[in-house]
Amino acid sequence: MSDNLPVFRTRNLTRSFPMGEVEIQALRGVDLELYQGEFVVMLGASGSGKSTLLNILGGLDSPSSGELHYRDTDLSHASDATLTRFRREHVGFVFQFYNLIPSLTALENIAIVTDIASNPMPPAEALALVGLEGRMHHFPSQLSGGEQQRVAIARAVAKNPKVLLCDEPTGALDSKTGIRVLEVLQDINRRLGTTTAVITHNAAIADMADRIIRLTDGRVSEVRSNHSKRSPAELSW
Ligand SMILES: Nc1ncnc2c1ncn2[C@@H]1O[C@H](COP(=O)(O)OP(=O)(O)OP(=O)(O)O)[C@@H](O)[C@H]1O
Repeated sequence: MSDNLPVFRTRNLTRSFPMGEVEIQALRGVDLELYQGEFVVMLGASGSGKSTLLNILGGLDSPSSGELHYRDTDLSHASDATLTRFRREHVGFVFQFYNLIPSLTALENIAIVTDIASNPMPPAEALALVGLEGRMHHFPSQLSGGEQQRVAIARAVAKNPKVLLCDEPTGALDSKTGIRVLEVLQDINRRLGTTTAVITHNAAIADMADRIIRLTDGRVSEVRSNHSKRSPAELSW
């Protein structure tokens, strides 16, 4: 739950991509706060700027102009080295495709992250968090899609990040498996207090969020607190 400390704050954030003669304006002035411990769902049409925003919040990309603060740190003009350190220390990412290394077991996929983290949990503990303690020595090809995504979530949270940023985490999964993955994300959010932002095309998922943020044409068009939260098990699509 939110305790009203902003973790991220953006002001008039823009991102444009030069493409030959033209510039694509992916973000056109985003003003946004994300609060400590909250679970936010980001909705918006294809091309509205969701991934661009998430990538900037997570330090994978930089804004063209505007302000970006992570707690007391001004990341608006951060160097690549600063962003790399920021990501390593504070941010876990989960993507639609799990990006596990095929030649490593579930446990080893997590260990490559925890080996370089400053305050990690043991890889086996991370797998237990996502309910996969029985699959530690399986290779990705021996796991279902939902299980692979749970390994990817375990990998993202094993370094004890303050923030978990998820871009279409259920996009490649059937609804039953997607709901299981959402349960894991919610459980981690509650147990560890990890500020969690989830991008989705699936409006049903918004029902489990503390707040829903909608992007339209590179701007925040709606921010809504959800007063009748549902558990993932109650969602259907
Ligand atoms: N690296 C890039 N180079 C050029 N244009 C880009 C780049 N990344 C994003 N864009 C453009 O910026 C706009 C916003 O893209 P973005 O991926 O953020 O949207 P999105 O809301 O996440 O879309 P989707 O739901 O389809 O994933 C799009 O018009 C996209 O084509």
